[in-house]
Amino acid sequence: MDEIQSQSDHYRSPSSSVSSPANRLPSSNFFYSRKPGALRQPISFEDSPVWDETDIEVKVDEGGDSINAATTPPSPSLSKINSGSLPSPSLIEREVVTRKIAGASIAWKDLTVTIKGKRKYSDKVVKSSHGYALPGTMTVIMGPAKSGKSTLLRALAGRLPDSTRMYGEVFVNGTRRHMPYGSYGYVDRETTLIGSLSVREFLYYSALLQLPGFFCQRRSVVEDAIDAMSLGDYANKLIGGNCYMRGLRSGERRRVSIARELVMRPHILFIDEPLYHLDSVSALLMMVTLKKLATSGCTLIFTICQSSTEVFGLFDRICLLSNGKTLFFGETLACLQHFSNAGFPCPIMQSPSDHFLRAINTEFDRIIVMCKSWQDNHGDLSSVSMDTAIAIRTIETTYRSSADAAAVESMIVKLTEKVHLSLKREGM
Ligand SMILES: Nc1ncnc2c1ncn2[C@@H]1O[C@H](COP(=O)(O)OP(=O)(O)OP(=O)(O)O)[C@@H](O)[C@H]1O
Repeated sequence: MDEIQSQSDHYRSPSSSVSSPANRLPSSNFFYSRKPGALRQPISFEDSPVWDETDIEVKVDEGGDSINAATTPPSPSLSKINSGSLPSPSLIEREVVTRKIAGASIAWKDLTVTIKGKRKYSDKVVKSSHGYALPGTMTVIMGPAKSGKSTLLRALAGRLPDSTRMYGEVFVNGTRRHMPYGSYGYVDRETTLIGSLSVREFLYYSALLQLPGFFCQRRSVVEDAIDAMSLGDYANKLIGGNCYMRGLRSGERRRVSIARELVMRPHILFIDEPLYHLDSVSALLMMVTLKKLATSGCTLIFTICQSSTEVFGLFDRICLLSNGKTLFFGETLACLQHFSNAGFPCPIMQSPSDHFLRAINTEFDRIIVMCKSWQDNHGDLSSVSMDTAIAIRTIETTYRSSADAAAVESMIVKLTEKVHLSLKREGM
């Protein structure tokens, strides 16, 4: 394997020294040597989010939960970094700074999204949704296909397309302002990566494009992102592979696309289907990595279709959607209790997420009818012995009159009545 690696390095080196985009990069003072008048002012540090001194704790890395930021080693040359000829930073003996991320709270109430249908903006994709997400936690939006998960996520991130309209309110740290550039990250379901670059090069390019500042500063944010997404082992690997070695697997690629957003050190990270196309091991690794990121302070909100029991146990809060309606919002354990109260206890040996989705996905009715004769001979296929439409109504009514719904209301009031720390405006 080492031999293949060195062969591939050898294979890459001639081109990387001559024609690789890395070597066509301008020097690090590029931002200060534009033509007079091309830009009124050079891009300054004010364009990148900065962190209060209080956000940073210095300690030796002991594999803790926070993102680890390397203190800057003597600045190596740009071409060395980009050609991957430097030893991996994990191999460099270094003092480590543990960086806490300043997360932000987000709360939404009566959020409705309509799309342009036959009649103008009449189709409601999200209906009167409410909920919140707190710093240092993972909040998951779950539901069957086409239930409005991605639309809700986009609405919270302020990324709805023009063909939609949003009603209701979204508060970030208690205010209704738009989130400034750089204060949040959004990872789409499918992202495009540059296959001819290594992971480190790719993230470094993203940092160059997104973050003005000195070379060494950009380098440290790249190393933070690599550590946060557990990409250390792949940092010098080509994303798309070459004739000697295969490229990154889908789980690794997904983590690279999340790392690209982390380069901005966002307060809130929105991810559409982080487990899209991942096998169960990659899914668990992804979730453990995201949990680690959340415990460092970042607010994580993502959508998910379904999950294994282990993965489900990592979530803090769940927003369960069916056909745009919120059937439950609250802590994951409380959701189990809620289904039980509504008359749908989760059977032993069944994943909670499978059970929830079984109860609220109308598609199952068709499957049950299709398998009717087979089912008679092989026992009951379904853990819910009720028409799904009726089950949905029961779960929704139970939720509306529950203490969970009242607790969410009062938490939203608490989060919106007091203006908390404002987001860093420097990123605007
Ligand atoms: N911009 C849009 N224009 C037209 N229809 C839209 C638009 N956005 C969403 N929809 C429709 O709204 C419904 C919900 O879509 P959304 O992508 O939010 O669901 P989802 O729960 O994320 O589903 P999936 O997991 O299958 O992607 C779908 O029927 C979709 O076709």
